[in-house]
Amino acid sequence: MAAVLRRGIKFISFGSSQVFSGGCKHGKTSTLSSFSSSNRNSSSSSKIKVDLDSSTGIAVMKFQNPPVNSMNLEFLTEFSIGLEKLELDKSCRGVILTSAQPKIFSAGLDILDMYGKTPEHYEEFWRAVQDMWLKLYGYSKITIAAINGSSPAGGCLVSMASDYRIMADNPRYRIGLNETQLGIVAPFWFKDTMVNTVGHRTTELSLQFGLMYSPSDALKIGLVDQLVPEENILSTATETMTKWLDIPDHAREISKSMLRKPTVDRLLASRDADIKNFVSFIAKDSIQKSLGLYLTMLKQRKV
Ligand SMILES: CCCCC/C=C\CCCC/C=C/C(=O)SCCNC(=O)CCNC(=O)[C@H](O)C(C)(C)COP(=O)(O)OP(=O)(O)OC[C@H]1O[C@@H](n2cnc3c(N)ncnc32)[C@H](O)[C@@H]1OP(=O)(O)O
Repeated sequence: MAAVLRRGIKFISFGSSQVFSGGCKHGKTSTLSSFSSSNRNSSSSSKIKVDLDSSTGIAVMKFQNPPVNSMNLEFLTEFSIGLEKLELDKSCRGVILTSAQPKIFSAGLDILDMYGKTPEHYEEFWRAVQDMWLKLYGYSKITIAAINGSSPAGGCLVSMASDYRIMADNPRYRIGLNETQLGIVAPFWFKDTMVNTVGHRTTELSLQFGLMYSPSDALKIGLVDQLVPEENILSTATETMTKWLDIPDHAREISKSMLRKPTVDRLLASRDADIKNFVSFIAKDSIQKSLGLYLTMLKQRKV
């Protein structure tokens, strides 16, 4: 984690905006020592590009972990740290999450981090997955997922953990929690996030079958809020964010917390048990066999 912090997150200015300082809507100045120029200089291996326009208060986090934005340990750590930095930056009021990879928002958790590794690795990995979700689901600022490609499993979790979901209207894209198709099980907090998004009955069917939805079906069940032509996704997300920014921050934030805190607290109360569960589940021979088969099928393009 410290290594990722040292490497830093890439922040780029655009338009007339200042990066990391000044320009806040409320006239406050924001600077963070961790956004020093030396950090920026050494951010070329960054897996997430962050553009913050402090004149509008809108940040864009663009996933750039080719080929498919799978969320490995490094990506997850960088994601959590990037969110944390923006949350501390008073010039940022909302974050748009999107992908720099064509056709893929995120392929979900990196299966290679759950396959053939040591229990210590599984433990570290799962803690990073928890950290990411805890930060995003309980985030004080506005988050909009601009889902510009397929978004299975962990990618769907990130989308659902955002406040609003806009998906590219491309019938080839899919979104959903497909864990059972891999022979694994979405943990209770993935399930809770889905129940909170689409309701209990839809979640029962989705999780058991590992359903992946087309954009139009995702819209029908409320898994996404809006479909737009692919080329308009970022401009729509920015326009939408502007409407969210009209709401006074404190009132929106308290409302969000009222709705989400009980779900966050459930995991906070059982983090260690959840990690233990994950490690013993994922290390089972039968589960490793399932994941191995799924990886083979992925390589053979049969998934
Ligand atoms: C009872 C208590 C339970 C406790 C908890 C227990 C268990 C924990 C559950 C953990 C929850 C898991 C969440 C997840 O997120 S699991 C990951 C699920 N993801 C997927 O199933 C996505 C699989 N990928 C695809 O469907 C496609 O790759 C695609 C994303 C639609 C992109 O398709 P395409 O553009 O055609 O690319 P390729 O298929 O050719 O893929 C390119 C290379 O990327 C590799 N790849 C793809 N996805 C992943 C991944 N998630 N992790 C690692 N690697 C991935 C793929 O193999 C290709 O590699 P290659 O070029 O070397 O062949």
